[in-house]
Order: sequence, then C-alpha cells, then structure tokens
Amino acid sequence: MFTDRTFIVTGGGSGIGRAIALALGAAGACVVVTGRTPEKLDETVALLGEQGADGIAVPTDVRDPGAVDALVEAAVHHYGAVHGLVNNAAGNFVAPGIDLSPNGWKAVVDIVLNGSFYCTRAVARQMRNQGTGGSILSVIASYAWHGHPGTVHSAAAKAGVLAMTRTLAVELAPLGIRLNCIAPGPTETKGAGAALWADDTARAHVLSSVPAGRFADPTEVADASLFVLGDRASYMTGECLTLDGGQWLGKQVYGQ
Ligand SMILES: CCCCC/C=C/C(=O)SCCNC(=O)CCNC(=O)[C@H](O)C(C)(C)COP(=O)(O)OP(=O)(O)OC[C@H]1O[C@@H](n2cnc3c(N)ncnc32)[C@H](O)[C@@H]1OP(=O)(O)O
Ligand SMILES: NC(=O)C1=CN([C@@H]2O[C@H](COP(=O)(O)OP(=O)(O)OC[C@H]3O[C@@H](n4cnc5c(N)ncnc54)[C@H](OP(=O)(O)O)[C@@H]3O)[C@@H](O)[C@H]2O)C=CC1
Repeated sequence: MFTDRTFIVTGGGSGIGRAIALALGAAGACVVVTGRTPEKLDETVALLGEQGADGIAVPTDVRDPGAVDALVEAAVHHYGAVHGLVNNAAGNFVAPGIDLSPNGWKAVVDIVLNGSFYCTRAVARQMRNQGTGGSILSVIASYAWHGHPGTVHSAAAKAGVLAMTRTLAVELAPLGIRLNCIAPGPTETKGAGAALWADDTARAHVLSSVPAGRFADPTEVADASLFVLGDRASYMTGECLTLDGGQWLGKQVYGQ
C-alpha cells in the first residue's frame, strides 16, 4: 500500500516518530526523517536499512519555515515526490501556566503548532504541484479537547493542530489531500518519560489514570498511524483517532 510513496516524518529520530518511520519503511515506503539531532536521525536510517527499507535523514528545525521548505525540496530532489507527512515533532515540560515564561510558552507552541503548520503548508503545496493528492497525519493528545493542568502550552498547541487539521481537511479535500490526527495516550518513550513522568511517583500517577492499566508501546501508535495514513482510510479526513486505553473517558468511576 505504501510502495513507491515517500513520507516525511518529523521527530523521526526517537520514540513514536521512529516507530512510525520504521513501520512505514516496513510497508514499502521511502522515508525522510527529520529533527534537530543528526545522530538520532542517522540511527533511524540505519534501522530502516537493516529492515531493507529506504530512508534518508534531513536535519531540520521545524520552527524555521525556510528550513522546512528546504526539507521538502530535499525530499523531492531525492525521491521525486512527497505523498505523506507525519507531524510528530514536539516539545513538552510540566509547568503551572501561571508561572510559565513567555519564552517557555513560545518554545512549545513554536514546535508543535507553528512547526506543524509550516510542514503541512510546504508538503501540501508540493502535493498540489504534483497533482497526486496525499495524506497528512498529526500526532496530538486528548488534552487538545479536554485540557490538562501543567501543560497549558502543549494542550493549547495540540488544540491548534486539531483545528488546523479540520480546517485544511476541508480546504484541501478537492486536491485529494487528507488530513487527520491521532491521539495516543501515555506511551513509553524516553522523551515523554523525561518531560512528563520523570520519577516513580509521577509515573504511577499517570498509570492510575489509564483504565487499561498500562502505557502504550510506540509500535501500537505506529500501527494505528499507518491505517490512518493509508488507502484503507481513504474516506477519512478531518478526524482524530484516539488510542489511549480509555484514559480520557475514565475521569471518574462510580463504585470504585
Ligand atoms: C497522555 C499523555 C499526553 C502527553 C502528550 C504529549 C507528550 C509530549 O509532547 S512528549 C514529547 C517530549 N519531548 C520533548 O520535549 C523533546 C523536545 N524538547 C525540547 O526540545 C525542550 O524540552 C523544549 C521544549 C524546552 C525546547 O527546547 P529549547 O528550544 O532549547 O528551549 P530552552 O531550553 O531554551 O527553553 C525555552 C524556554 O522554556 C523554559 N523551560 C524549559 N523547560 C522548562 C521547565 N521544565 N519548566 C519551566 N520552564 C521551562 C526555559 O526556561 C526557557 O524560558 P526562559 O527561561 O524564559 O527563556
Ligand atoms: N509519549 C507519549 O505519551 C505521547 C506522545 N504524544 C506525541 O507524540 C509525539 C512524539 O512524542 P515522543 O515520541 O513521546 O517524544 P520524543 O521526545 O521522543 O519525540 C519528540 C521528537 O520531536 C523532535 N523535535 C523537537 N523539537 C523539534 C524541532 N524544533 N524541530 C524538529 N524536531 C523537533 C525531537 O528530536 P530533536 O530533539 O532531535 O529535534 C524528537 O525526536 C509528540 O507529538 C508528542 O506530543 C502524544 C501523546 C502521548
């Protein structure tokens, strides 16, 4: 289903982004991984190579729209076209909103919301030029719609990405470009662990909020992502697929 198609994965050097990149590669796609740290991207490309898949690393800071345009140009130069994008890059940390500095707010919103827009815009323009259509997936979180104390920057930015997705899904449907989101629950990655559940107490607290009683594995998020990105979801646009072990529904359980 993904053979002869090229996908750009932001934040493809670690965690969920790496899992999605490897799953796309295993399904036959050519994968362009991007992020700020070349060594992490090179590791993903090496892992793609080990599974017989084709990938390249193009280090990019998604906060820089000019660099994002150059990323898409590099992908086209190497593979001839771009058929998909995964907006996965993110930054996060816990800070009460009242104490958050303007620069702290900006650091997260720039990566998550502005970066996702710059990447989406550049890739959609390329898809329009190609006349091929394509599929764009953004990784968000359920707090985009219910909010979350301690991460107002990320919650607001992810809400913006959801609104962007729904808006552009309508604008770009006539071009055959689908945009969707996926909202994973707590997922076992080094990045999220360091940012959000850095000690055993914090980790246990998060775990206690998940009715399924466990963290997700990044490969589970990748599997669901491939469904949304692929042709089996060809009539799905402007949607968000949640896989969170019931976390956001399970706010209160009577009788327990
Ligand atoms: C169900 C679960 C839902 C979870 C959903 C979402 C999960 C995730 O997103 S997990 C992803 C986690 N991964 C990362 O965060 C990796 C990338 N992170 C980073 O690059 C940094 O953490 C970054 C976001 C802070 C950005 O780095 P950089 O641009 O280098 O920014 P600075 O270090 O210069 O800091 C800018 C600004 O932010 C303030 N700040 C940073 N950390 C904290 C903190 N822990 N508490 C309070 N403020 C913080 C920092 O002080 C700077 O502000 P000023 O001091 O005012 O200049
Ligand atoms: N793990 C979880 O529990 C959940 C995660 N998510 C979302 O999943 C996605 C992946 O998170 P996860 O894998 O856990 O965490 P990671 O920290 O592993 O992933 C974040 C990635 O973003 C990249 N990145 C950060 N800033 C930039 C930037 N300015 N430009 C380009 N790339 C950047 C990082 O690479 P580098 O620093 O090298 O640039 C890193 O590879 C994020 O969107 C996150 O919000 C959603 C719900 C739950």
